[in-house]
This record gives sequence, C-alpha cells and structure tokens, in this order.
Amino acid sequence: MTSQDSPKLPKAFEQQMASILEADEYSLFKAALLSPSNTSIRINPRKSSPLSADTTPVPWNSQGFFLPQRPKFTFDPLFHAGAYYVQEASSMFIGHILNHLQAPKEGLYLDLCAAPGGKSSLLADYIGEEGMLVANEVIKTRASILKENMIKWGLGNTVVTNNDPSHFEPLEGLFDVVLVDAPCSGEGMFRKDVQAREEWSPENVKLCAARQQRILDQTGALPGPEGYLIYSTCTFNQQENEDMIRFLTEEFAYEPVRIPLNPDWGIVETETDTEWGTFYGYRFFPHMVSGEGLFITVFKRPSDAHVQEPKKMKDFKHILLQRTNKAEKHQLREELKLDETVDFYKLKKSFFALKGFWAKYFELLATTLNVKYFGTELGKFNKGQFIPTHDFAVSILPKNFPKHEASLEAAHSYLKKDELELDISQDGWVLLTYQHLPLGWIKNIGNRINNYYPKEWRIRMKLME
Ligand SMILES: C[S@@+](CC[C@H](N)C(=O)[O-])C[C@H]1O[C@@H](n2cnc3c(N)ncnc32)[C@H](O)[C@@H]1O
Repeated sequence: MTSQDSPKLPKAFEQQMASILEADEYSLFKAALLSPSNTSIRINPRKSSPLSADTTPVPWNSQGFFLPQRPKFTFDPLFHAGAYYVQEASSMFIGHILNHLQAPKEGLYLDLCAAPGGKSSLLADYIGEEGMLVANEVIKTRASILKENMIKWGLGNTVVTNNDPSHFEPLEGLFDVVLVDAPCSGEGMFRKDVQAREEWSPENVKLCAARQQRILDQTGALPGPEGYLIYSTCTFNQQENEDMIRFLTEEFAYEPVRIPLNPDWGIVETETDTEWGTFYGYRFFPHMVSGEGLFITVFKRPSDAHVQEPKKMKDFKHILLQRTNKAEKHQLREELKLDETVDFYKLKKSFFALKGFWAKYFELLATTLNVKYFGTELGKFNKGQFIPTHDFAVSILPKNFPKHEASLEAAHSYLKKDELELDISQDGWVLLTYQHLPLGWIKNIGNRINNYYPKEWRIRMKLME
C-alpha cells in the first residue's frame, strides 16, 4: 500500500501537531506527510562501488545519497555485497553529530535499540578498525535481522546482543557513546508506513513515553566520564522527546551538547530548560528537510561520572565460547594471512576473529550478555583443510583466495543459489565477486561448481526480464 492509498491522519494527531506548528506551517507539514517519501542510501566506505550519476547528496552526511526513484534493491548484487545500506536520510544526521563531537574512534559504543541496523552500520563505520560496537536488540527475531545486516556490512567490529536494556546494568560506566534510538509512536514514519498511522493514539503515545522512561532509567548510567548519550525517536510529540530530556536530566548528571547546523538543512533546534541548564533537541519536519520525521538530542556525562575498566580475566569461562591456544592462533594467522592485531575465539569448531585490543571488553560482554554474534566468523578446519564461512567472504578482512568476477547474470544465479556454469581454471575455494566486491564462495570440484551462498539468504523473488 502507498501513502496515497490512505490519506487520513488520526484526528487527535492533527490537533497535537496544530498545537506544535503555526497554522500556515501546519498545512505544509500535512501535505508533506501525505506525499511520497524519498529513497536514500548510505554507502559503505570500506566497500567502495560506483554510484550512478543521477544521485543527489544528503546534505549532512557525505556518505548519503538520494536516488531518483526506488529501485528493486533485491536484484542489485551490490546490495547483497553490503556496498550500501538503504537508510532514511534524517537518520544519517548521527554521522554529523559524531564528527562534531569528535567522539573517540578507539571507543566502545552501544546501540541499545539497534534492529534492523541502519544506525549501527553508521556507528560501525565511524569507529572503523579502532573501536568496538555493541549492537543490541531485545526482540529475538529482529536481533537475527540485525546480525545478518552487520555481517553483510562486514566490518568485524561489532558484537550483536539480544538483551533487555535492564541486563546492561552491570556495565555502568563502560561505554564511550550510547545511542538510544527508542521504540516510539512513529509519527515521523506516517508517510512511509500506513500501519503506523493506524496504530497511533494518544494512549499509545503515553505507553511509548512510559517505555522510553524505563529504557532511559536503565541506560542513563552506561556512558563513562565525558561519554555521550544520544537519544532519538522518529516522532514529533513533546512527551516522547523534550519530556525525556527533562526525565533523563532529573535522574542522572548530564551536561548539554549543542550541535552546529547549516540553516539550509531546515533542521529545527529546540531548547529545553532543566536544572542542569538548557538542553538542545533537533527536529526534522518533513516539510522542511529532505527526510522523514526525527527527533535527536545529545547529552554528555560529567568527568567525575562512574567509570568501569574491565580487567583481563585469567580464565575465560563461557558455556559456548573458548579462547584459542597458541597453536590455533598460529595456524589461523598462517592459513588466512591475518596480522598479529587479530585475536581468535572458538565456538564449537568454528573460529571467530576480533581485534585483540578488545578481547577483555568482549569477554566481559560475553559473560554478562546474550551474545548472538561477534567480530567475523571465519570458518573451521576439517581434516587439515580450512572451510571458510560466508561471513568471512563478505567481510573486509584480507582474503588469500583466487577470485572470479561475475557478470550480472551470473551474480543473479549465484544469489538465487542456482547451479552455476562458469569458466574457472582454479580448483577449490574461489571468491565470487561482482564489480570487484565479494558476493560469497564457490568451490570448483572439477566436473561441477558448488554454490555456497547461504540458503536462508537466497533471492526467492523472480527476476524481471
Ligand atoms: C526505532 S527502532 C530501531 C531502529 C534502528 N536503530 C535502526 O536505525 O535501524 C527501535 C527498536 O527498539 C526495539 N524495542 C522494542 N521494545 C523495546 C524495549 N522495551 N527496550 C529496548 N528496545 C526495544 C524494537 O524492536 C526496535 O528494533
């Protein structure tokens, strides 16, 4: 269904917005909310691929681009290679915030409400090789989607967890940046999502605000000294936005942070007076910005806030995970040509890679939270032969394997998990690439080429002629 199929907005919502906006502005706002939304993507800077010429840049994020129309992403092999993320433009403002804060790249970041992973992929880009991100999602099925998206993004700097915010309590003072992109009443998504309009009610706004308070109450002490908490919603009402600034600053010591804006962007700054000073919020209204509705605000912990420094554990006791021994590390480094900065863990027989610097943080997280994924799952040895995973194929780790560049047709066959007819001279594992980006593994066994694309990820839709 498109937004035009159901042009009605809830009456009480209209009244609420009419009290937030001036009368002449309100009609522009309503018209924008009932018009089709833009499509935008954020490119993966570590998997560069050519962009078509007819894109327009997102003003506040140099990796973001508007597309002239919405393509069928499913049929674009680069989408499956993790070359870009389809992300609504307003959300990309977090990149501008991080750049302005000069938040430490070698920091530990938490995205508390992370699925499907748009903002996590942005945080992962920002910290790159140096930092580590915990991308958490409380709903199990959504945590699986988050995991898949972070694997495709391929940076190997993320731990995906499936926990309630209350489970983070033992980790107070551990994080440099915490993002709470809270579940909300979704008013800013009305033009994209008709269901959001149908589910909206003043009672639901109240329920959402109560849930946001609970989440902030459980999260407010997680950033360490001079750490940041970024709170965002995709809704317009005061209860879920400015009232949360008041709540957080009543419960926890925080300092205000002001983010510079270019007036051409059309973003509205709001001021909320509290006992601790004036705090700033940033509102994205669809009639003023090229993007969906969003509210975002930034808080800074004082320098005397509680800090937690994990100690290196003598033993790492976990029901599923094990550290690797010297011989295993040596074997993996030799086989995969990975450098000394990479450390490894073992889950059953499969090996995972993680930057060694983060090992003591990871072990604390793994013994506190329900970890669904971390770093990059590399593969296992079977009778001395290394069997690589798909995750390794699409990761940015160096790969010491032969490559074969696929045509668009061959890439589609591969992604549908069809039988492949390719002219390949090398035997064994071969990395199939499209526009030089890895799509996954194939294996040449002489009379046949085996397709190792993950069954659960295969394209099921019929390709158009
Ligand atoms: C706005 S969405 C997150 C979008 C995501 N940050 C992104 O950019 O792709 C909010 C998320 O919060 C999760 N959620 C729902 N109830 C929650 C709760 N009580 N505590 C924490 N997260 C919750 C939802 O499942 C949803 O994935």
